[in-house]
Amino acid sequence: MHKINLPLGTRAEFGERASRKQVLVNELQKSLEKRSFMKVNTPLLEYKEVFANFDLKQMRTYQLLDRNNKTVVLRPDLTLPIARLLTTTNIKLPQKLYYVGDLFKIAKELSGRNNQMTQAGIELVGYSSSKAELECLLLINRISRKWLNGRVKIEISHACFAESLLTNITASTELKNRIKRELYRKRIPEYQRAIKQFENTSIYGFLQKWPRLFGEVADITKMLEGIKLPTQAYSALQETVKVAKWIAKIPGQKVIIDLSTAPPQRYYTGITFKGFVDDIPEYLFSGGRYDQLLESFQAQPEPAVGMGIDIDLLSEIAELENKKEDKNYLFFEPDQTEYVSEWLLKNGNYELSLEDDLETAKEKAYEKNAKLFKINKQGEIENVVKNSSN
Ligand SMILES: N[C@@H](Cc1c[nH]c[nH+]1)C(=O)O
Repeated sequence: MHKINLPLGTRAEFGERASRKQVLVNELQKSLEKRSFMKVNTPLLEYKEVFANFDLKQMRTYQLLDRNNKTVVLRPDLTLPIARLLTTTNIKLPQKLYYVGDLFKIAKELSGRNNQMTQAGIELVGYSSSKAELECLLLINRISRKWLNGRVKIEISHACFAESLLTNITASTELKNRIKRELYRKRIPEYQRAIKQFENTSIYGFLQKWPRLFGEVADITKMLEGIKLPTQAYSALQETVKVAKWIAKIPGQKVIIDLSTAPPQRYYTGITFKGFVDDIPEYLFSGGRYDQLLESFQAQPEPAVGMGIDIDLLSEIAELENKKEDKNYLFFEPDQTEYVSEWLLKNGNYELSLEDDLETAKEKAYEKNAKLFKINKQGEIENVVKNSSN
């Protein structure tokens, strides 16, 4: 028979990879449930319009036609479907939500990336206080301490900083976009050319430093000493500094501010953040405030903050406790099912031995370092001691 391979960019998961993922997801869910987060599942398929404003960053969506020839897509993001859901149901707000699920983005060929990814995340909808940002950042810190030896570095930024600053100095959308583009790509000579026309204005000192506006709170404050920023950009900066200072108070938590980076998504309207580990270029965590998103689905605007967690990456690098539990095998005869069913119901740590005969069961148990039990004629459980001669 000829073998059929998987489509490009997909993979099957089994054994250790699959079970590590499951352990992480279980633990995360447990801790979120305890803190009254409400689980949300949305379908894998949505109408294309849901993602109209989603920045796919040179990737594409899988598109299909439904029965009425309407285009549906495999979701490339989980926040937009949740926003859609909130505007079409009467879930009471404020609400703390969480999700775990797969998303799909077609990466460039030969990029080596998977097109299907598992993401967990939280959405705090209806909360205007910066405490909602803190809730996300504290979760990042907990995950970092629990599974990553505290190695996660948090980068904080503000989605409105660049736009509000540039709006203050030029009315040209084209010029604003050009400056942002070169700044975000760190193409310094091109950036210098783009800002040249502001050479004789008071903002020029700032514009020159902008690509380097990246560092710890103290570095940023120092770099900006004596610089006067337009009011809105200044308040975005103040907010970023405020949140970064709160996070820096957590012992061992590294925080940097980056005001020269692009917001991770178009829907963010306030503080944004990412979490990285060591030199891995992909981020593990990404999120921020998105106060206008519900409005874009024809509902009231609602203050909201959320973040996503890359479960594939997390499960690759997490240091999970190796819980070595004692293995107990239960040997039985098929006509003893009444005892077997009782026993298994009450004793979660017994595994059925599926060997045909007791001798093979003993060997198997020995091989796996497990204790072997059997059910005797009276329906009682007894330990099978391996013959010393074997
Ligand atoms: N959906 C975002 C993460 C997020 C969740 N909530 C808000 N933001 C992402 O994929 O990057």
